[in-house]
Amino acid sequence: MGRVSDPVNGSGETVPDLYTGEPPIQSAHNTWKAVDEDLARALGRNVHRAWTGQLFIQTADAHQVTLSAPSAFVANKINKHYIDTIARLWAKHDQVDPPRTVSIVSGPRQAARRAPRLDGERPSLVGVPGSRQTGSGRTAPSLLPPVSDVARKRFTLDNFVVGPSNELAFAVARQVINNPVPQYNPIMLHGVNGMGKTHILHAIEAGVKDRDPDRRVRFVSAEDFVAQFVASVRGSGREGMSAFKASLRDVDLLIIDDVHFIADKSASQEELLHTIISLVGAGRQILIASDRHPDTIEKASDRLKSYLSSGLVCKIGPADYDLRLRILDRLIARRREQGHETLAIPQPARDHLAARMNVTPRDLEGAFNQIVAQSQFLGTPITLETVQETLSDSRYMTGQRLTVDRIQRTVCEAFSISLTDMSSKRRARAVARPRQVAMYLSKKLTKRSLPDIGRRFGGRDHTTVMHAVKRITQLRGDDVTFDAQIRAIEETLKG
Ligand SMILES: Nc1ncnc2c1ncn2[C@@H]1O[C@H](COP(=O)(O)OP(=O)(O)OP(=O)(O)O)[C@@H](O)[C@H]1O
Repeated sequence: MGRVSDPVNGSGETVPDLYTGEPPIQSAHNTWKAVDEDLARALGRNVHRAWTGQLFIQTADAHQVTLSAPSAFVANKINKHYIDTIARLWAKHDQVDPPRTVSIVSGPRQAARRAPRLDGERPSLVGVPGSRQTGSGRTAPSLLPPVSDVARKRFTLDNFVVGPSNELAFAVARQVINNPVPQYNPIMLHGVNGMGKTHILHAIEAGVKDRDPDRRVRFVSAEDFVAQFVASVRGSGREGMSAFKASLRDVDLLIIDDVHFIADKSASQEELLHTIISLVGAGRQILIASDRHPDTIEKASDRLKSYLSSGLVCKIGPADYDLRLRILDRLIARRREQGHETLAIPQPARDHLAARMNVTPRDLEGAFNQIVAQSQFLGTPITLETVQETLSDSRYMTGQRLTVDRIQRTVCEAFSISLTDMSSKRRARAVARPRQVAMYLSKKLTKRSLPDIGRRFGGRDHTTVMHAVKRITQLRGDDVTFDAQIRAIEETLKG
């Protein structure tokens, strides 16, 4: 396990996390403990011991955590190969909302001390949600339930705001909760990151358990599925494998999140396929989420794709302005319930937030947290001007996230082709036309030059991109149906 360093935040900051009420360094240690365990599973104990297991927490504040490696060599290796996994796991476990960003640096190891005890020597947390008074009169954070319980309480159907883009998913969730006999099986939920898939899945899990405690529910991320599968293949012989299979199949409802993660792992894919076949055959519900339509999960076998699409495929689309506004209202209400009763965001500031943050509910939440934190810590009111100032930070600017890659993925999803087709030499109309659409949109919606765009489509010449732009412009003028289709894609991209 990774070591813990001096529990004092490097910057001396002792501002508590808004969400957990814990000082940043303490919650960073708690999060790291869970991440560290997952890392060992995901990467294998040997790799973990050799690299990521050497990391220790150097500094942490409400927004960022710095992990330190004992040498530049180890830090480089981790930054090159394992940073994505660490960031993903950190986002999964962090009790701070939105999750803090993680960076890896190298530095001399500090004397490894234990994280501070929960019962004393803590900075004052007066007025922070989740804090409590100790017998000595000192304020200490409440003993929090494990993060998964926190998530479960938060990700309920009551907290899910419904609009045209997610009403089907919401209806499906209620149907699964209320009806133990599968109507559609498997159910596949897809939508780009941050749209609320995990929220719905947790809500279903909690809803089913509440309604019928005897219904056996298992929630597993695809990452854990792979880790447990690999461990059972490597480690514990036939018994281990049977236990693994039983843990997934002796259930009434199996929920698997982020299934695209499995795509390039052929043995895990095969196991997933058999799990689906077995559960569907036994009349048990299986619910799967992915960031893309099953047909566009690259490297997934045709058989797996066809099984994933064989029940109900349900998309969560981008939230429109009205939905974003209502999500914002829900966030404000939740904060007030958590004890921040004086929280006030004037309507023009709300409108501005909802109008500008047309990316995903997660981005909206991130901006909201940032604005509230700033106002709380600086003791200043939230106004249209402070919101405008925060949103002028490039991270929150609309359109900055419109990358060629995102355009390609969205177009692939719209036309049900694979991402590799975007750069392939295939000239069949079914592939060439979407490719031209993606080139056209890249030119129209990003600041990339024609040669640059061409390079991102399998090294094509700028004249090919020019031709695509002309062709699609012409087709939009000639064919209203095609024009409407492109407009819909643009709207998806702009939110
Ligand atoms: N309709 C909604 N109402 C309220 N909150 C929402 C809604 N949609 C998303 N959110 C919130 O946005 C955040 C991101 O949602 P979630 O993690 O479920 O996205 P996701 O689609 O699973 O993303 P990823 O693919 O990255 O895992 C969560 O905090 C969730 O509660």
